[in-house]
Amino acid sequence: MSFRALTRALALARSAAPGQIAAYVLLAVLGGLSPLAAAWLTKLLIDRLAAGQVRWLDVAGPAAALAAVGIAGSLTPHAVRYLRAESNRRVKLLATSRIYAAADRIVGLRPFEDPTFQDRLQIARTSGVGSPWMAVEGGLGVVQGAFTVAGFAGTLLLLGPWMAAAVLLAAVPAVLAELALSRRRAAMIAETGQAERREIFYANLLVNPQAAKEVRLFGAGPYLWRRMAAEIRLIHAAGRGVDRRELALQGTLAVLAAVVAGALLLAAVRSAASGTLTVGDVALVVAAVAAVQSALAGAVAEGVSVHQALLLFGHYLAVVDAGPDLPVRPAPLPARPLRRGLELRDVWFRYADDQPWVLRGVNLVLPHGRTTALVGLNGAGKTTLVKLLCRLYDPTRGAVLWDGVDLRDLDPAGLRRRIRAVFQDAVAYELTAGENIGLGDVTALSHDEPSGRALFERAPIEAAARQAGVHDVLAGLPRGYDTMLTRMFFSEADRADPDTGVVLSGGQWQRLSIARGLVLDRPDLLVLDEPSSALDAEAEHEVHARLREHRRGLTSLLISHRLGAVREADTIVVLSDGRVVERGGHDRLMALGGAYARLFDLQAAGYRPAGTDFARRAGDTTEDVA
Ligand SMILES: Nc1ncnc2c1ncn2[C@@H]1O[C@H](COP(=O)(O)OP(=O)(O)OP(=O)(O)O)[C@@H](O)[C@H]1O
Repeated sequence: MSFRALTRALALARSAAPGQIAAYVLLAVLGGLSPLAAAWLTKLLIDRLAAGQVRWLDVAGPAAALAAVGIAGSLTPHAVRYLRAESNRRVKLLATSRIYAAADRIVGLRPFEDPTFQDRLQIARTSGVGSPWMAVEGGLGVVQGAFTVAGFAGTLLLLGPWMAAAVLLAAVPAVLAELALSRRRAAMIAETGQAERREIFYANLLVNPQAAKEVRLFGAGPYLWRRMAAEIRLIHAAGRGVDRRELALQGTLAVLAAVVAGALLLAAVRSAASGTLTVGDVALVVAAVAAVQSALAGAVAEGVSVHQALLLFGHYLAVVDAGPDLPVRPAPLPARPLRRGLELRDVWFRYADDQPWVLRGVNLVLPHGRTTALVGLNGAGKTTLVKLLCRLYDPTRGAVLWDGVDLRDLDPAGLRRRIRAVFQDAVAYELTAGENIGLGDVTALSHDEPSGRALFERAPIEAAARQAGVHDVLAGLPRGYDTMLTRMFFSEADRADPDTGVVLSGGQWQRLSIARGLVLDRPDLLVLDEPSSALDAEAEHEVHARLREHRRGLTSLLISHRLGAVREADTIVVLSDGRVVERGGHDRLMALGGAYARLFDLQAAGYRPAGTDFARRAGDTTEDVA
């Protein structure tokens, strides 16, 4: 636990709920003082009443004050409970928003694929966000406990300094042991982070509607459930280990405390027998030792909870303070509208140092206003290349240039506003149809805060849906573009009629994701990665015809295994094993008779009647004709 973590936690709490926390602390202190005030007022009242010849005015004040203390004392716990809950809510909201804002600042994909980062994120968002409030509450508990200890230890000090020293010294091992335990508990939470994520993963698979059909058909439920139970057992075993240590340690410490209390009692009795202490002193020693020990134990427990909270808060800080995952210049250049084109210059890329090269010295130009098609076998590196173009990763060697400027010198957010992509694994958002398309241009989206209802600009969204050939389907849904594309959630408007949630077919979803890619009017670069893999033949033909029209004059990159769809591209680039092996127009590549021609003929053969031969082309080489 560092002092820095403590100050950061308290600062976060203060900025989330300054008024509530101030009121909470004030009431907690007043609540602590009220028994004392009541005792003093009672004494005053009794003294005045006992003095005889009592005037009403002399006793009215203390009596009214005593009544006020009583009323305040009965209200305070309720107000404290409310303030605690409200402050906790506000602090958690701020801490949680900061963590997701930090995650959103991550420029690339690498941290999201890093299990260590995911573990840290898991701890930060489950335990870390509660830490600031625990620091406030626990800190207050420590201070309260310290005052109680000081008060009773002072009493013991008057009776015999050695008594106070003995009680306080006996607490030292307890403090050290509890701190070690809390460190162990925090480490255990960190170590089981991955098991917790796996448990959630299996649990989701078991109830997720997407997985449900396979899980049922394959009878995979018991297997997944057993694996989930194994993860839970792993987490429990770790927790049990710490609990057992705690049991042994706290048992020993309890015995130690009892021995110290017993020894002090014997010593006090002995002193009383020899006349050094009075019988009343002995009673006071017994009460004071018990009070100091219990207040110390309470203060230590509070301190330890703060300690553990701050250890976990360290993970939170590591996430929110993380430096950029990809280097961004202090004053990045704005991404200007594309004029000449994009270029990959001798680009080498691998996902990690211990993994094989995915791209090996790729040189490629995507000229402005032209369509470039990228083809190649599974795993050739096509999607990886797209990720580099969008700067989701940086090349390991070489550079990607935007009109000659290295992407690393550009403002990443500005760059991405100029690029739109339809990914082959596009996300099906469990939102309304309008939002699903509008997410392609968030400026077209807003939402009504109290009702949570999504609002969007219809014109661009409907225009994009028309382009993707999905407008009629969406307009015909029960609530048109406001229909939720899920049966899992329903919108406010649908609350009374949950049946209005709709599940689209795979091809309809694909058209919708195409619409999402097209909603931004004229991006500088449009990437279409397998945009028609789920479409029927007629739809594919129609969508490609529309996309061809849409791409006219746009800089675009089209990736498709359906070679009929790419033949119209200005340039076709064949990627094989991370290298560009062929490039040129369809006719040129067919005449070359290389990899492209072989793949094209193979596909074409599938559409010919059985037995029909097709013209074999000379050679089957993968000669680079670039
Ligand atoms: N996030 C990742 N981490 C590690 N390796 C990856 C990652 N993504 C892809 N790869 C590997 O990189 C290689 C290229 O993958 P990529 O997805 O770019 O191929 P592709 O040409 O798009 O294939 P497909 O036609 O099947 O979509 C593959 O060997 C794949 O296993």
